Amino acid sequence: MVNTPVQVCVRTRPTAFFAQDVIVLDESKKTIDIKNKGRINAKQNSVNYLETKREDYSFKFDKTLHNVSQDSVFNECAADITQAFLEGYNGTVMAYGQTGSGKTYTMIGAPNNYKNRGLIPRVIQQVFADMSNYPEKSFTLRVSYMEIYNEQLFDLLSDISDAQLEKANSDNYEDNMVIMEDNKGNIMVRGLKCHIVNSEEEALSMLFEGETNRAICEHQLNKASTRSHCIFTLYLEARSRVESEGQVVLSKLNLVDLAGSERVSKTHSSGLVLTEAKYINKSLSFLEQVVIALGNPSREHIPYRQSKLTYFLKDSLGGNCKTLMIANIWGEEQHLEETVSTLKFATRMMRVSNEATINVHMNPDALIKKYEKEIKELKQELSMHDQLRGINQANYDPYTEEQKIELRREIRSYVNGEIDELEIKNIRRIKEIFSQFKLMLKEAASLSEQESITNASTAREKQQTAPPSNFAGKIHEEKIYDENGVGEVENKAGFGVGEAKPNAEFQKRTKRSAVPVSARDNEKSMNVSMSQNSLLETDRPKKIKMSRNDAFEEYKRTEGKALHENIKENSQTLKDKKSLFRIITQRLNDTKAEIDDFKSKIEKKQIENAHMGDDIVDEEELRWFQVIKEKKEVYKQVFEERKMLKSEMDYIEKALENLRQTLIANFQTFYDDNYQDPAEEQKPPLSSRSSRKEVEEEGKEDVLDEGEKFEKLWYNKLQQEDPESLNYYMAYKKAGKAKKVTNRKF
Ligand SMILES: Nc1ncnc2c1ncn2[C@@H]1O[C@H](COP(=O)(O)OP(=O)(O)OP(=O)(O)O)[C@@H](O)[C@H]1O
Repeated sequence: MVNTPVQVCVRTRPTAFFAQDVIVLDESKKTIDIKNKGRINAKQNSVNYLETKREDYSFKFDKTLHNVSQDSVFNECAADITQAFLEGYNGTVMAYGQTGSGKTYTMIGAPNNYKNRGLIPRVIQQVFADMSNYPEKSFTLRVSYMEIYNEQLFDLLSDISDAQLEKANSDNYEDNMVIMEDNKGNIMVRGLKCHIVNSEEEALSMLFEGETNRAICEHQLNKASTRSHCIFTLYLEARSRVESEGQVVLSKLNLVDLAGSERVSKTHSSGLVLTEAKYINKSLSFLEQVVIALGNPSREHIPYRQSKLTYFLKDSLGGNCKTLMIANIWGEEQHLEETVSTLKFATRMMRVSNEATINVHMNPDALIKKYEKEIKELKQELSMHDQLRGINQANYDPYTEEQKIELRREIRSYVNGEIDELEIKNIRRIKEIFSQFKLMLKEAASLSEQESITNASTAREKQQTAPPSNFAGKIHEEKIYDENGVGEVENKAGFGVGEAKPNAEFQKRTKRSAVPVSARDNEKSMNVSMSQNSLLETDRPKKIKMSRNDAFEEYKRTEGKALHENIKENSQTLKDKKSLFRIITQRLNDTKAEIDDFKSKIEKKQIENAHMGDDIVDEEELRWFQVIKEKKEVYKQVFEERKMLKSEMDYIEKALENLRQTLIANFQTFYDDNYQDPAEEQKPPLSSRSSRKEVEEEGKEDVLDEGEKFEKLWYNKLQQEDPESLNYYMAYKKAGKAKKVTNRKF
């Protein structure tokens, strides 16, 4: 773990009116001095001048870049972070400063101008160039592009519908995306799409597409880019091609163009612009609060959750990340106040320290392989031990299907009293007996339940879907095996055990039974002629068509019931705790109000006494002091109680999130095993789709029209003169074309 303070570089926007007498930059010393005192008298009447704070200031930063090229900004500031990102460190580069100071220019650059492209295109270019320097690694790169506007999150790389935009304009807008934190403190955004990019051109296309969407949204929402925070993120997954240890190195690089930091009063905003400015001011002032709190070692609580921006930047500020802030200033005299404010904020930012570490994770597939190998070796060792100790026939492999069927037959005989006991040979057998018992119980319970539900259904339905009416409790009568005794055709084993709920296993069976009997008979007779293994294979229940939503409801009633109940219980507990939390907070506020009340009484009394020349504390005052003391004690206790409750709530919230994720993951497996999405069937098979595309592509003859000829010429020229810029221009062109073709609705 490396302790890395946030790096801060100051960049000036070039201007012919640079206030050189007031702003003195020394690039070698990395300092900026604001010489204000000497000139203030001459500027007494200037509204824009630092009239309230007539002070000189001296600032020192990690770098000061005065009138430098885009190239230098990348090399001086962002190249290291890009390199670290490839090595597995998280990184964040953010541009901060007043409107017009050059934040967007720094991050994105001048549009359609390769030479003046900003940091993001340069980072992308560098990442792809450097990846090829690591032939021993395989990389997967993803990108996302998100905008935070008026505390709402927008995915700039997905289609945003009119309805969404309408909602975004209204008060009851709800984000589809949620900023979340995992148990290691990594921040992620649920609902934000991450797109795999395989080339520099693809990644640049994403950036340009996002930029176009940003402009369209801007127009539709009547907002200015200056009022939103935009975050382009690269996510890298690196695996070793040579070592099979299963390690995956994951890193992300946030490239942030923050909203303008000018003050509301200065912009003279009103209406929507004022609302936006307030949101920005709020989120930037929350950002400032976070930065101040991080700079104070005695502060325990850092108020990250106050705004979406600060929550999103949680792991970039005070977390596992290498962070760089570029403070953009516009060094004209009229912007001096904003310049000083930006430089002050930038200085505070330098006090923030992060702890960056390479993010190594284990690849589950490789881990499984490793464990499988270990298990195999342990089994071999165990059987050697058994042989040495004279224990024969010990087998540690899982039961085969045939062995399971045989065991079931034995269990059934045992339950029906045909044999007195089940032979216990080894742990493996005990375990399998239990597992078969469990299965049989479950099946029987489902059947019993289903029987009571379907009592009123038609006789024909009964014949097809329900087992014989005397089925319950008579295991020996079930027809699990075909005449030849091979293969478990339909898992009908079971006995009546009262009121258990139907489960997925049963659903599979009843739906399958809806296949006409003759068809099933045919199936059966075909199976009999096959080998045992293939018979078992082909006779597995077919997947049922059911929508995900319905299947999820079903899952919550059956297999996922315990988990679902657990979530419900925890949610209820959380709800209760939240109401208690509100009550306690109220109590805390009341106590605080009472203390304040007594304090102001004392103050009043002291003022009165002072007027009368009396500075002796009277009895009443003493009593009030006593009350304040007691109230403070109460306040302290309630405060502690509230704090504990809060941490309990946080814990439950985290646990709930884990439970929800487990529920979803388990459901996914359940769904994949048992169901098929009806909607998927309607899609043409992938192979036919791709072949159609191929045919279409083939159909295009190599005959160029005038426009295409020009493009080809242009392409060839670029390739000869500046080949490195090709990806940039191709992506830019494509983004423009895509917009025209898709005629997207915003
Ligand atoms: N270093 C620079 N060199 C040349 N032009 C620049 C530079 N910095 C800014 N500009 C120009 O200044 C103008 C404003 O810059 P830009 O839009 O990047 O500001 P901003 O801080 O992002 O403003 P906002 O907060 O409104 O988004 C643009 O026309 C941009 O091209």
